[in-house]
Amino acid sequence: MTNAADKSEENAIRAKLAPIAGDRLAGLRIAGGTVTIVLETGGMDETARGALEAKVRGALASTGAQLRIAHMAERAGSAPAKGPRLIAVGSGKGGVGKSTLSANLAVALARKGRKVGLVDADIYGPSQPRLLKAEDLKPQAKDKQMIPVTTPYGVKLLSMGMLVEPDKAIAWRGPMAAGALTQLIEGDWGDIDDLVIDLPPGTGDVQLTMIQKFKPAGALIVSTPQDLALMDATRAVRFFEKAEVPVIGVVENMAGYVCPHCGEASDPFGSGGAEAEAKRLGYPFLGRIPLAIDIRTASDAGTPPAAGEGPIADAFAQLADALVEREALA
Ligand SMILES: Nc1ncnc2c1ncn2[C@@H]1O[C@H](COP(=O)(O)OP(=O)(O)OP(=O)(O)O)[C@@H](O)[C@H]1O
Repeated sequence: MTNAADKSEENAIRAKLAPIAGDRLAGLRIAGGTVTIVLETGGMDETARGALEAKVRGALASTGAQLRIAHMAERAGSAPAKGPRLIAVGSGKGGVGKSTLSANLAVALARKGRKVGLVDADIYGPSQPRLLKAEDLKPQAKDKQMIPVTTPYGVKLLSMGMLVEPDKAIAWRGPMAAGALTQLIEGDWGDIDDLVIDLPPGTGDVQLTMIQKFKPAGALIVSTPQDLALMDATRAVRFFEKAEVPVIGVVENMAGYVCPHCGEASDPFGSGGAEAEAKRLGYPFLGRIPLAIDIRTASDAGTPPAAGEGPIADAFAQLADALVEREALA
């Protein structure tokens, strides 16, 4: 086929697609009998994307051409309404306190006057409803869009745990979890400044889908001081770098144990490891949260320490300051 023939075929296809795809048709290429179409589907949910693709296929069925359809999501609308900044909280592995940190960070940000939402994307153990005393709150839906619950700490919340029983969620395959996560992030968050996302631990499909689709303004990496956790944290840093999500910095959790009886501080997992690692990787070290029995008991009781007073609340407040001050994210 000549170029002129390609051009006229391209024009014919564009004319057919104009009433269906409008400005969502982001690219069209014809080569060797294959027509490649790029659809800009940012801000659309899974069903709407599927319906658009089906219409495009239907409109071109009579051409007999082989079709390849790709979706991309660059439109600003792919972020929640009015575009709060998305802060992803990640870790290379589970159990390092990522959920505890996300909850307390969200509360600390709210105490600074920010309007904050929190997405509990941890399919393997959605714990935010418990951490933020929201277990009895059920989200409503409006036109299939979920309306977050407002926790007693002023933080709005949507959790995977509100969509499915935790023991069932664990059997979800990647695409199902990614679809559910999209539903949470695209909830009706209203006018918020920050949307903190408590990611599932690790660097797998769900995390990848989420960051490719929503391009968070930044990622916070949580690590314990142990070598193994640090290796995993390094992997998480590399993962976000590859996805071009700016790494805001590294937070060390469970750093230094304060004995509840005598007040003596010790370092069961070593000390300063995360700070050294952050430095080595060239990212800010954002602070240290001690290993304290009070954090666990308060968290289990749904009273996040960041909502109280004292050195632990101060540590979370400092972390919130670092995020508020970070101009690049504003
Ligand atoms: N600084 C801390 N001091 C004491 N206990 C802590 C601290 N941080 C977290 N914990 C406790 O450690 C346990 C694991 O924390 P959390 O659920 O936040 O980790 P996680 O990284 O989100 O885990 P997962 O990703 O596997 O769900 C919880 O019981 C929590 O209360």
